[in-house]
Amino acid sequence: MSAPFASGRGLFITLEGGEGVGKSTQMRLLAARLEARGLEVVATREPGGSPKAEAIREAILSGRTKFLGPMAEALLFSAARIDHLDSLIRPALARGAWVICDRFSDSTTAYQGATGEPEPAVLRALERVVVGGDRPDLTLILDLPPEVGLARADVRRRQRGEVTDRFEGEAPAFHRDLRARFLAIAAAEPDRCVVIDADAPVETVGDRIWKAVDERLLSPAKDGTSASTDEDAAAESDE
Ligand SMILES: Nc1ncnc2c1ncn2[C@@H]1O[C@H](COP(=O)(O)OP(=O)(O)O)[C@@H](O)[C@H]1O
Ligand SMILES: Cc1cn([C@H]2C[C@H](O)[C@@H](COP(=O)(O)OP(=O)(O)O)O2)c(=O)[nH]c1=O
Repeated sequence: MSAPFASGRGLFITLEGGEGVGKSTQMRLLAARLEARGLEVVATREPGGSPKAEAIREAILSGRTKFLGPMAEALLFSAARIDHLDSLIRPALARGAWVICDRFSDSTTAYQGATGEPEPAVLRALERVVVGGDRPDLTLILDLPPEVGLARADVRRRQRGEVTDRFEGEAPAFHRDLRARFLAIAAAEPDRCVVIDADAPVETVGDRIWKAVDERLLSPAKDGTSASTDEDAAAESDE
């Protein structure tokens, strides 16, 4: 099958949500499904995604930059995003690849918003300057009760022998606030965002995501052809 958007700019999809909602798991599944369509897919993550941004990630998530305060940390997330956009995301989109990113600027809005600083107007200004016209074409907000996501993240950490990172250790009220903030972003921008109920087995969540991607990006193909297959229709009717 020919790629639906073989010529021109690729499309930009972001996965967002609180801790342990399943973003990286679903990014792998979505990338495989898109690649099976003959699309070039670049799967990446934030903070990080480029060598310089990964160095900033390590500094922030280890907690070593916490003493700088929330404004400086917001600027560090932004600095990492500038390099990630310039060195990976923009070139990939320009050559026609689809980019899927595990977290992006909505995480700044939600997480730094939840810490209370910097104020929302500053966060919006930062997003305008850093992201400019390269906002995602589709944002999938994976929604899950925070206690379920934190329990999943805990299992993953034990399996990998990792330590709790910067935000997982915040109080339950912080994680509830975070969930509300992601849902508020989705409500404010329904054209860009789709809320995915992530409280289900991996395959079910994957089918929900695929349905959203198909409806928003593949079926209304810009070249006038539908990219749906009988196999996809069967997967959807199983839900
Ligand atoms: N739908 C699901 N049901 C149960 N466990 C899941 C599901 N999706 C992911 N997991 C597991 O939960 C943990 C966190 O998933 P992950 O994809 O790493 O989340 P995130 O990237 O959002 O932090 C992993 O151990 C993963 O295997
Ligand atoms: C991209 C981004 C992430 N974060 C936070 C969210 C996560 O707690 C952490 C990223 O760590 P990560 O281990 O990638 O978390 P997860 O597995 O849940 O995706 O950084 C921000 O606070 N602001 C941001 O702009």
